[in-house]
Amino acid sequence: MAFFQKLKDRLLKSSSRLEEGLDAIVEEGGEEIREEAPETEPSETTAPDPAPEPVEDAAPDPEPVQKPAMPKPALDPAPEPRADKPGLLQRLAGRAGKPVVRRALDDDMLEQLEELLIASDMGVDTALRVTANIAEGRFGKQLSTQEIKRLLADEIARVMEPVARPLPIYPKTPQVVLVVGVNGSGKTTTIGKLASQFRAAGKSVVIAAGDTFRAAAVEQLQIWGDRAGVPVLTAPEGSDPASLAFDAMTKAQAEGADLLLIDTAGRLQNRADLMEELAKIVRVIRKKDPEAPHNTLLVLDATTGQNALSQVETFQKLANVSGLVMTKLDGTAKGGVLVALADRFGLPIHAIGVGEKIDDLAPFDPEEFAAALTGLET
Ligand SMILES: Nc1nc2c(ncn2[C@@H]2O[C@H](COP(=O)(O)OP(=O)(O)OP(=O)(O)O)[C@@H](O)[C@H]2O)c(=O)[nH]1
Repeated sequence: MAFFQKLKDRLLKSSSRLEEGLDAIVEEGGEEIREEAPETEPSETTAPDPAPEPVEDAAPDPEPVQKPAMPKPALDPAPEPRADKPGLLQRLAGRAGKPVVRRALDDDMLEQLEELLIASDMGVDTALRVTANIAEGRFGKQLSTQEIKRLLADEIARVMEPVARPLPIYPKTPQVVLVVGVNGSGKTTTIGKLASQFRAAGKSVVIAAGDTFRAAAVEQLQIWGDRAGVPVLTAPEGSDPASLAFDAMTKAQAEGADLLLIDTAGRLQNRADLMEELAKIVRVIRKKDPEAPHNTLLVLDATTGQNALSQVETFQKLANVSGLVMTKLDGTAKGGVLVALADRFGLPIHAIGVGEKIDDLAPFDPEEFAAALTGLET
């Protein structure tokens, strides 16, 4: 669970934004209820209700029904012991049970929830779908922040589960992985991290520095190659990347390498050129292996938020994207975009980057991600 803690710590900006928002929503229309039992069990936290009112839309819901707290008369001579608000002195003296704020789920609350999710870069469609699923069968129920976090985390994990797929490793070698993405998205860093992990798993790896137009990009890749203990093939500045890819393919085959990772340029300013460049790389490596590239990884920067969605659309037109890596999830408040991506494109998310160090790349785990994003204590 060490990585989970790291992810949680680093996703702090995303989760704290969601967490603060959820707290505010529940507190705004909620009521403080003193509870003896753990708040994760809603059925035990309800004030005793001598005359329960049937909850209209609760029939299809197999979960225990959470009844709305009964409105209390302003001057109640015999207050119910568990639903009253403890006074400050009482609380300071520690005589009161743990107060938990609960709010009945209604249209206003759902609208606020939708807005919060949209603000966390989940996108309008996904936010509406997630909140609709949360609301189903729970209208009128009294929910605490912790319960909403749990419901939200479960929904997010459900959306993400089908896309959480590690990079597949095939028996036929060399497996060619073409890495695409806009400049600065984290391609070089991700290639370095992947190379290091494959090496650690006993695979032999070759890297091709296919962004031949930028000397700095090639230097960076060489540094990462050194760190990972993996050879990096380079070509003179401005030379044809397809020719370098061909040489790298020849070397990888001759050396019996397990994997060939090909970096590419990310200049979206001239899409026609970039498309032609990527197409040429693919044509050339297919002369050596008609099935290559076996994976086309699109690297996306989480800090770009909703822009990541249009990058997927663009790169799907430029190359046959087979999976995603989302970088820079540490230190962004836009982690929700991953949910929108999963919901909209259904492309596998192979890994996530949560830092600049070589081991800061992890397989994508939907439940851990959902818990970290919502700030749910597990
Ligand atoms: N915090 C954080 N920074 C990252 C992560 N991945 C990459 N970076 C940083 O993002 C910056 C750009 O990363 P690169 O790997 O150079 O990106 P690139 O797509 O290869 O960019 P070009 O070389 O310009 O094409 C670097 O400063 C990296 O250290 C991550 O997961 N978290």
